[in-house]
Formats: sequence, C-alpha cells, structure tokens
Amino acid sequence: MRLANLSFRYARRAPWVLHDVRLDLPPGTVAEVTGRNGAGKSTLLRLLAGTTRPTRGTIADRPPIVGYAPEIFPVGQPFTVIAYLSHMAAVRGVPASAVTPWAERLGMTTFLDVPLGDLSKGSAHKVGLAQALLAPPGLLIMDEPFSGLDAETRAELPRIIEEVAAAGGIVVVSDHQSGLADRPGLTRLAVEHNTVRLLSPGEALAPDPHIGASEAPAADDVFAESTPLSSDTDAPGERAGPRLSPDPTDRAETVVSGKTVIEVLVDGDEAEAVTQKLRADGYDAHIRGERL
Ligand SMILES: Nc1ncnc2c1ncn2[C@@H]1O[C@H](COP(=O)(O)OP(=O)(O)OP(=O)(O)O)[C@@H](O)[C@H]1O
Repeated sequence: MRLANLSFRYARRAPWVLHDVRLDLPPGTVAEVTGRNGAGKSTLLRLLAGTTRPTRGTIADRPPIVGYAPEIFPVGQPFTVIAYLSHMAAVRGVPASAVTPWAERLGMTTFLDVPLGDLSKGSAHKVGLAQALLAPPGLLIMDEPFSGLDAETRAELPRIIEEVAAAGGIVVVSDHQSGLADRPGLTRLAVEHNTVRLLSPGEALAPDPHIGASEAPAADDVFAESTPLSSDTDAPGERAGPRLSPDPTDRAETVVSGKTVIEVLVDGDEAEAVTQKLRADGYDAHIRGERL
C-alpha cells in the first residue's frame, strides 16, 4: 500500500492537517503511529482506512478487506452486542459463527446480550476491535487499541496483530501507550509538522517546539509540560488523573552520554500513566521500580 503526495484538511480554507505524505506499507508491516495530541494520527488512520478521502494525493493498493477499529466505538445503535456483531459479520460476508472465537479471545462472552448503549467504555472498545477482525483483514487499523483494555485482552492483542501480519496483512496502530514497543521489526511512524516521518529504532519524537528547548528539555520544562496527564482537554489545571509531583525534591538530574536523565518519583499506581504521558510527549521514559 502506497501513499503518494497525500494531503488533507478538514475544510477548504482550513490549515493542512497532513501535507504531502509519502509512505510505503508493504504486506506484513506492523506500524505504530505516534505523535502529540492533535498531530493528526486519527486523521491519518481514517485516511488509511478509507473512511476519509484525501484532499490531494492518492492511496494505492489498499488491501480489499479493511478492519478499522476507531478510538471511540459509537454505541448509539439499537442492538445488543451479539446482534450487532452478527449483523456486521453478514455485512462482511462471513458467517455469524465468526463472532464466537473473537468474543472468546477478546473476553466478551459475558456481555454479548447487553445493548450497545449499556456497555462500559472498555467493553464498547472491545466490540469495536471485534467488528474490525470478523473478516480476516488485509489491512487492520486500530486507533489506540490498548486504551482501557483489561490485562488479559491487552496481552492478547499483540498475538492477534502477529497473526494478521503473518498472513501478509498490514497493521497500523495508533498508540500512546507503546503497547508494541518491544516488537522486533516494528515500523514506527511519527506524525509531526503536518507530515509522517519514519522513526529509526529508539528515536523519540522531535522535541515539542512549544517547550522551547533546542535539544534536551530542561528539567523545569519537563515538569511544566508533563504535569497534566489526561489527554481529554488542552487546558492545564482542568485535567484529571495522576500528576507528576512538582516537588523538586522528588526528582534527580544526571547527564549520561551527553543526554540529560531526569528521575521522577511517583507512586507505583501512577508510574504507568506517567511513563505513557512522557513517551507521548517525546521523552524516552522507562519505569524503574523501587520500594521506599
Ligand atoms: N472532524 C474534524 N473537523 C475539523 N477538524 C478536525 C476534525 N477532526 C480532527 N480535527 C483537527 O485535526 C487535527 C488532527 O486531529 P486528530 O484527531 O487527527 O489528531 P490526533 O493526533 O489523533 O490527536 P489525539 O492524540 O489527541 O487523539 C486537530 O487539529 C483536530 O482539531
């Protein structure tokens, strides 16, 4: 699948969200799309899936069967889970029996008879994943698939991705949580500055120009920029969720191989969320457990 000179904006005089994107995705590719909030990741995924048409440019050789799991699965439909998935199976030309194995793998068997509108966020998310997988996809696009999943399903997802790729499918995943970070051969794509860039292994996103740092950001900037951890709103101070401690005694700074290393002390419960947020902001963040 090839993207040539692909550009997109939401309205005629609106700014370009993506401009002149060129990208080759050969069969068997597993790609993780990263980028800051609002960079254009979901837009890119919708363009890849074909649910949004490019303003300019072309997408060639898109595999015929596309599975697309959006970030937020729309639950405003008057179906139970099983009725909805059976209907989707018929639409995709596969028998209704195709639903059962996915319901089992994704931990959905207990809520198959629940109306879509009554589902929890995580359960609705699973329905979104299941409908994308019902017919074996040649192109599987998942927007933040790890978000809100229970541990068992989180562990199952990389196996599902491998199966699709092993069958020659292309998998593109937008992922703030770096759920595939350890996968050998992972293609990492950064959406930044209105285009898409291939990241080399270990390479982080370019520093956020809003931070104002030329190379490594200063420690104070890390705290200033990393404090809000919810991605729901852009207004600092209104965000919910865990926060980095602003207490300067809770951090230590050293320089290793020319890079500034900043240690941040957080509660164990918050470590995962803090790490994910820092990664989303372009920092090479790792958890180091320590009992105090
Ligand atoms: N339907 C829409 N109409 C107009 N502008 C939109 C629409 N959807 C997204 N945008 C804008 O396009 C830009 C890219 O949005 P997009 O949702 O693709 O970013 P993202 O990288 O997926 O963000 P996030 O990480 O917060 O999910 C943003 O400036 C956003 O405000």
